[in-house]
Parts: sequence; C-alpha cells; structure tokens
Amino acid sequence: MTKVLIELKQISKRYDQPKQANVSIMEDININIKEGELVSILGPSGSGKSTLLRIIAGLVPPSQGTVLYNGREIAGTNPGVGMVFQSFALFPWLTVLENVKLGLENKPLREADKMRKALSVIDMIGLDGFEGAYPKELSGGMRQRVGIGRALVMEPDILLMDEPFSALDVLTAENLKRDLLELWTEKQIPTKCIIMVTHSIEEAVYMSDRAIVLSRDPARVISDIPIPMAHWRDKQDPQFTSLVDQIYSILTQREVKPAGPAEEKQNTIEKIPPVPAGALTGFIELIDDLGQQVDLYKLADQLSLKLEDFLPIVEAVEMLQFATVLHGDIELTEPGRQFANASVLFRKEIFKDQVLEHVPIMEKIIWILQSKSNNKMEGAFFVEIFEKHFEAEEAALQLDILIDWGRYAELIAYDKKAKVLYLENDSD
Ligand SMILES: Nc1ncnc2c1ncn2[C@@H]1O[C@H](COP(=O)(O)OP(=O)(O)OP(=O)(O)O)[C@@H](O)[C@H]1O
Repeated sequence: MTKVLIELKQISKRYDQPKQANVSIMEDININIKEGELVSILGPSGSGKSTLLRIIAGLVPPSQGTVLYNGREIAGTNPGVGMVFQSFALFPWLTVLENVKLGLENKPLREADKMRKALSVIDMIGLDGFEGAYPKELSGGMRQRVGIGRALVMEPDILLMDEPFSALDVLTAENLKRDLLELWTEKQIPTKCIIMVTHSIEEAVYMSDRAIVLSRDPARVISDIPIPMAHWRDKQDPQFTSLVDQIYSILTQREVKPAGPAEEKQNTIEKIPPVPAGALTGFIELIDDLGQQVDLYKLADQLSLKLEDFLPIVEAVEMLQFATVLHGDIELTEPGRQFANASVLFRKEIFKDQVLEHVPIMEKIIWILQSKSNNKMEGAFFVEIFEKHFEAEEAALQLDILIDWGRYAELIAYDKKAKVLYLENDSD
C-alpha cells in the first residue's frame, strides 16, 4: 500500500482582522497526500490556498488540528519540505550558485559537498553555465529555475509550490512545466510528493494526479478530483477537456450557504464579486452573441482571462441571475436575454430590478438614503458597517462596486469629492 506522507487533520485557521477578531478563514480541512502524488490546490482568490501550503510547511501554525509528516506531528518548520514561491524570492546580491546553495544552509554538510550538490542541481534544472550570474541577468523563467533549484537541492520529500508559473509568460511557463514534469515522472529527483497551488485549471489537469478544490470564507475542501490520465497529456483529449470542464463547473458553482437562524441571516452581508457594471454588460452581450450554452473553459480561453479574473465575472452574472451555470456551461436566463437585447435605458431598468431583487444590501442602502431627511449619507458610514463583515480593503472595494452598480441602475448617485451617496432623483 502506498504510504501516506502528509496528513492534515481537522485543520482550521483564524486570523485577527483590523476590526474583527478571530475571523475563520479555514475550517475542518482533512487531506491525506501519499508518496508519488502530484496534487494541485485550486480555489477562488483569497480562499486560503497559500495559507494551507504554509501550514503544511510549518511556517504558519493552524489554530486547530494537526499536520502529520511521516505519521508524526510536526512541531515548527516541517523538515521534509522545500518551497517554491511565485515571486521566485531570490537574493539579488547572490549568484545563481550561491542562491541554490542557500537551500543547504542548515544542512550539516561539508562545503565541498554543498558545492557538488548545488552544481548538480543547477545542471539538472538547465542552468549549466549560469552559475556565476546574478538574478538581474536572468529571464523570469531562468529565475524561477533557480527558485526550483534552491528547493530541490535540499532533496525534500515534499515540494510545495505556490503558483510557481503564474509570474511567467505562457511559453516560458509551458517550457518550465514540461521540464519539471520530466524530472518528476522520470524520477530524476528524490522528491516523494509535490503539492502545487495554482489558479489555472488547465495546469492542474495537465500536471497533477489529483485536484483539490477549496471554497472561500472559510476554506473547506469542496472537491477532491482524481486525474487518472497517463503523462504526457494531450490538452485536446476529450478526457482532458471533460476534467477541465468538471473543475470549472465546481469552481463556478455558487455556494449555497446553509440557512442559519433568521437573525443570523439578516446580519450577514453577501460579498459582491468586484466587477463593474460595464464589464458585466459586455459579458452578457458576448454570451448572447455566442448562442445558447457556452462552455466556460473555452470562453475564458478565448478571452485570454486568467481564472482569478474570469470567475468573479461569472459569479456576478450568476448572483444577479442574468445567467446560470451548469456542468461548466453558462446560459443566459430570461432577464439575461432581455438585457442583452434591450435599449440602453431599458437595460438600466432590468439591471435595477435584478440588483434590488438579488443584492439585499443594495435595498438596505436605498432604504437608509430614503430614511434620511436630506436623502444623503457619507460613504464612510457604509464602509464602517462593511468593516464589521470584511477586512478594511475589502469593505472599501465592496462599497465601490455597490456604488458602480447603483449608479448604472440609476438608483444612487455619488459625489466623489465629498464622498457622499445620495438618491439618484435627489441630485439637486
Ligand atoms: N497574516 C495574516 N493576517 C490576517 N489575515 C490573513 C493573513 N494571511 C492571510 N490572511 C487572510 O486569509 C485569507 C486567505 O489568504 P491566502 O493568501 O491564503 O489566500 P489564497 O487563496 O492563497 O489567495 P490568492 O489566490 O489571492 O493568492 C485572506 O482573506 C487573507 O486576507
């Protein structure tokens, strides 16, 4: 039986936020990772993917639960881990060789052995001849090779990679993925498992044996999908595209929060995807032009949008019930079709109806403005309320989006200079 290398048991994580103590960002995560597995972790932006990697690495302690490595609970830094970061995290004043050798800093090895290991890894990652170069002399792809080399030189059992390819251009990223996969599948590295955070579903299906999908607020495992395909995988293969579709559809499913007690429900504010009305308009028109059902995966590809930029748009049109998503396909609803084909003025009417019906906080804002004798209210008042529910930055962003939607729907107007909201028909 294949050995379990990493075991996450009932991991939860809470953080103090500026205006709210002990916010739960992760709950009851249970994951086992076995020897020989390459596992991808996917999830919406801010769901907790990086935090989960850091918990596995022992860099961040969980608030609850345990991380076992080789059956033993880790205390502090996980000794089996090597880590690769999106930003490469190289020291600019050190050469390639010195940067790679840093991975061995805490190993009880003689200098000559460190040198031998570092040179062999540099060779393996395709940087032979660049030992004396400084990071600024290297391309992005080469810098990330150094980042990978620094992790691999430690010969870690577990290689953790946090969006390792997302800072690279497409071709460089493809090249590096292939090289890394070759090292892994041909067992040229002693690494026993790889855990990779990614925003790209295609990357996950191309590289990994399993894709673990997290939800947001708080992060929970919502799906753990095996990818039973041999390497090298053909991205046109129907099995490949169907897996991509499956993960797309999981990620785009709107979370149905369990109905809590009435009072609790009233006191929550649903987070609005940060997409301006103008972008939503264009997106709805596009789906309408493309016909009945549109494959989300192909659409994102055609629009050259990264998942983290694409998902909020899909979430927003779903929230406003302009479209529904089923099995990775998006389809306009009746109001969505009407909207796409309406005149500018009628569009605003439809948008207003959808916003008032499906975004309860907008109704509350209107009610507050109507209740004030001058029908005006400082933006700061709403930010203050939102900060009870979101982090400060998110609270300000939420108000910006609500103002944008409210202005488009001609429900509210906003004096940017005075930072005051008022009812649209009370602008004078
Ligand atoms: N040190 C910290 N203190 C307070 N909150 C934190 C801290 N680190 C992370 N968070 C919060 O935890 C949540 C998850 O963050 P994390 O960076 O793990 O998400 P992510 O899925 O990796 O995001 P992204 O996809 O955007 O990289 C976010 O709401 C973030 O603001």
